[in-house]
Amino acid sequence: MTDERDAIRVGVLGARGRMGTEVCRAVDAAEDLELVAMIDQGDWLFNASDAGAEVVVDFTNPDVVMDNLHWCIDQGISVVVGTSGFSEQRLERVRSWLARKPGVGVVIAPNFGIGAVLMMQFAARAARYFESVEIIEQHHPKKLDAPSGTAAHTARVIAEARAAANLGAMPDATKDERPGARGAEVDGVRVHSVRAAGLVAHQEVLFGTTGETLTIRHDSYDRASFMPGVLLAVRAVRHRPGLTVGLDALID
Ligand SMILES: NC(=O)C1=CN([C@@H]2O[C@H](COP(=O)(O)OP(=O)(O)OC[C@H]3O[C@@H](n4cnc5c(N)ncnc54)[C@H](OP(=O)(O)O)[C@@H]3O)[C@@H](O)[C@H]2O)C=CC1
Ligand SMILES: O=C(O)C1=N[C@H](C(=O)O)C[C@H](O)C1
Repeated sequence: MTDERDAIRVGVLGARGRMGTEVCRAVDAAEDLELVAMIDQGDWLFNASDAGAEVVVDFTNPDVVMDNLHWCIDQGISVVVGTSGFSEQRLERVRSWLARKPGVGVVIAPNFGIGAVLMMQFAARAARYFESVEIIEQHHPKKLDAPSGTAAHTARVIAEARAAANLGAMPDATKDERPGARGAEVDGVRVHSVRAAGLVAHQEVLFGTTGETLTIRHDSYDRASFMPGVLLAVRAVRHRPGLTVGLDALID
């Protein structure tokens, strides 16, 4: 049994949200973790530092996550971030804040589902072999942002793999297009966002070349699917100073 004094003290931001509620439950159930602060809209961030949080988990929204992160890093608190909306410019800002706090770790993961991490890895591996690729992401209708962070990250790793393989533009003769019909272009990859009641979080990556297609699909049917990844990051983040993007380095 873990002595209470050895348990990692964890605060959760967005604690009353869909993910936050699940994270609080998972942290509470883990013997080696202690839930010391549950913070949501309108609550004081200092509740986390006053409670002695060593790690803060953020599942809020893209409009507020940067301020939360900046505050935690300033306080010397390591952070696990699931909130979406991280562009390369945002990641660079986080790196610059961390440069002034060398002991602090931040893990930002576009998706904590182990299957989703593998889907992105498989997509990156397949990318060099196919002329065409498009991403179809499907989510619950309460999601605030489109395309999803997972789709944006997948597009980024596919674009990197295509560039490394010297693949040119994808074939597409479309001349006459209603706005949005061909999806959003993210790093040169078309992303189609579906929102429908009953969905949780789903993504297909559709590759095509002469005479064949390859579809890589991942489905999260329940937010419990994200919890092993979140807890893995909570346990690891204090031992990984600086910024870690994605769970890849942690699951290996
Ligand atoms: N990386 C991953 O694996 C996953 C990432 N996500 C991402 O996590 C984020 C949250 O998703 P979800 O839980 O569905 O969203 P919810 O809207 O259910 O939860 C967000 C919560 O944060 C609260 N909140 C808003 N502003 C603040 C603030 N400044 N401080 C503290 N709390 C605040 C909200 O309050 P109010 O409602 O009053 O605004 C709400 O309770 C999204 O960006 C989503 O894309 C989701 C699932 C998995
Ligand atoms: O809002 C969600 O629900 C999810 N958000 C993340 C994203 O934007 O990719 C992760 C997962 O898809 C669920």
